[in-house]
Amino acid sequence: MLTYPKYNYYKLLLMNTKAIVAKKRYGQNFLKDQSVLRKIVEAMPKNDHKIVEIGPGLGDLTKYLVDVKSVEAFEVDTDLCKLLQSKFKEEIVTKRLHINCGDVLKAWKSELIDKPYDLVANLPYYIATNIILKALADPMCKNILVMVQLEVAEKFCANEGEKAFGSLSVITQSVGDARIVVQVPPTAFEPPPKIDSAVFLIKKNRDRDDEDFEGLLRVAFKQPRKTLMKNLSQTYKKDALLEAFLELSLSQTVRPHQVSTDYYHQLYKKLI
Ligand SMILES: C[S@@+](CC[C@H](N)C(=O)[O-])C[C@H]1O[C@@H](n2cnc3c(N)ncnc32)[C@H](O)[C@@H]1O
Repeated sequence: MLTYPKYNYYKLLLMNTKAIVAKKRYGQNFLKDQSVLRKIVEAMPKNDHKIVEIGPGLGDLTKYLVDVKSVEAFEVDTDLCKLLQSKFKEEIVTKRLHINCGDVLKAWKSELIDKPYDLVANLPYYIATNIILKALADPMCKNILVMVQLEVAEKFCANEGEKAFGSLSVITQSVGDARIVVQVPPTAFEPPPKIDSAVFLIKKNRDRDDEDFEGLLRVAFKQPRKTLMKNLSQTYKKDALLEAFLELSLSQTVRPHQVSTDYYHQLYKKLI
């Protein structure tokens, strides 16, 4: 089994005779468990959208994806780009796969590509939350099926009243429905990460029209153990808050995780 290294590198992965170094700085934990790979493909929403894969790595998931859809891939590691270009020669020629070599965050304007797409990926964990938030805000992204660390997946999928319920859950519920597809142990990867992971699916089915809703959520969840009233009163006028809470029959002692997404939207409309 491959293990974490002393340096900035994992142990070498030998691809034929060419040595590929797995780089920790790019969050490279390669998913090797075929049953998990198959579960990801089975959970893909049935539609004619393109697939965007961020971080194809050694191409294990890509191999499954190009069998069912055409794929637009973004990979930052130039060594892996070269490897993928040689491994998927035929798919590239027949236009089932296009590889963009570079940092996906630099390529991402408000839309990542100009066609409707589903994001399917085993994400680099160090930027996973940032990528998912961008995908949630991208009007061309229709569904998100990604592997991240379990704790992060739980935050995106939590319901009101649950411990993990926070601004990520509210932002997600504002545009769609989320569920965990499968929990994945470290042994499914090479090298194994230190934490458990999970694949989750967000089906986007609603549009957002509230520009600074995230601003309200940042304030609302700033100190999760304090009351919602206390958090919001750091930014909003007390009179306006008292009136809004009264109109919505919200208790002044309610904590941020106990308030539903719908109430957050109603509060937002009353406070802007
Ligand atoms: C967790 S690995 C997943 C690899 C492969 N998909 C798999 O399942 O085995 C994350 C991948 O994302 C790539 N990556 C990291 N940062 C990136 C970035 N900013 N833009 C594009 N790809 C990135 C890494 O090089 C790596 O290939």
